[in-house]
Amino acid sequence: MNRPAIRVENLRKRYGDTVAVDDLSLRVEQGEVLGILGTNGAGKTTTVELIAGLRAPDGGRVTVMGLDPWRDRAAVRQILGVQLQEAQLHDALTVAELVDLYRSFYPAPRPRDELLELVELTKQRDTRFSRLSGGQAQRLSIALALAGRPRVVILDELTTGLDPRARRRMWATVEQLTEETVVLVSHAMDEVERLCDRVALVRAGRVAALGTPAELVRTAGAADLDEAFLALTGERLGESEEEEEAA
Ligand SMILES: Nc1ncnc2c1ncn2[C@@H]1O[C@H](COP(=O)(O)OP(=O)(O)OP(=O)(O)O)[C@@H](O)[C@H]1O
Repeated sequence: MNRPAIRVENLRKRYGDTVAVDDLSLRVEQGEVLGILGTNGAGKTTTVELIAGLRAPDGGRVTVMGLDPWRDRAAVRQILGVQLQEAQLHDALTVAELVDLYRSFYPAPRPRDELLELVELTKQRDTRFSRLSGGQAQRLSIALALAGRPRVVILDELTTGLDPRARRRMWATVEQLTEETVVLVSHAMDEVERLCDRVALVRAGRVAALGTPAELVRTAGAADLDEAFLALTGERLGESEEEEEAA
């Protein structure tokens, strides 16, 4: 079997008294799209930040294509592209300028026109970042994550807050990433069902179950992935803490 693209073993991270990631283990095979699905606060973002080398773990181990993302940060940055929630970008720069800025970080970047076409922003090339719609800004953040031809791409909550049409366009963009290994953080069941080969159900900083959507449904003896999530994690997806508080 090929070396996995990402190996996470017994990973731990806490913030003060809050345990965000608690003994989390998983493997992502090369070329697959792995979904990380969980309710608010389950530890998804912390997990991908640890995989990306943006934080140091308190315990356990992560490798990305055999490299340690914290110790070998410079090398990992060359093979990993990250799109994080609510990227902060310079408002006054245009789409083309931002794409060129990110391309300048890499020795053999993807051509600018190819990136713009991939995320359907060719017409917005001269539009300033501050004037983009939510969906356009999200698509730009994917283009920036792909600028260096990464072999591994992390996409965090890429469609949260978008309208149905913008979500479908975003999915079409992700479906074009056939060469790359993709980790997709989500709390939307329809999204992971459509895009992911396998899904890790994360609860309280641990992987509660991992498999293809069909395997998870079968294991849980459920009718669909929504029901499987409830059976395997004891939580209902889509009910955020805020929604529960409001109810
Ligand atoms: N920088 C931080 N400082 C303190 N606590 C944090 C920090 N980041 C996250 N946490 C806490 O760690 C836990 C896991 O958060 P994390 O953002 O990883 O979860 P998540 O599954 O990505 O949630 P969401 O879907 O809301 O983004 C939560 O209890 C959160 O409040």
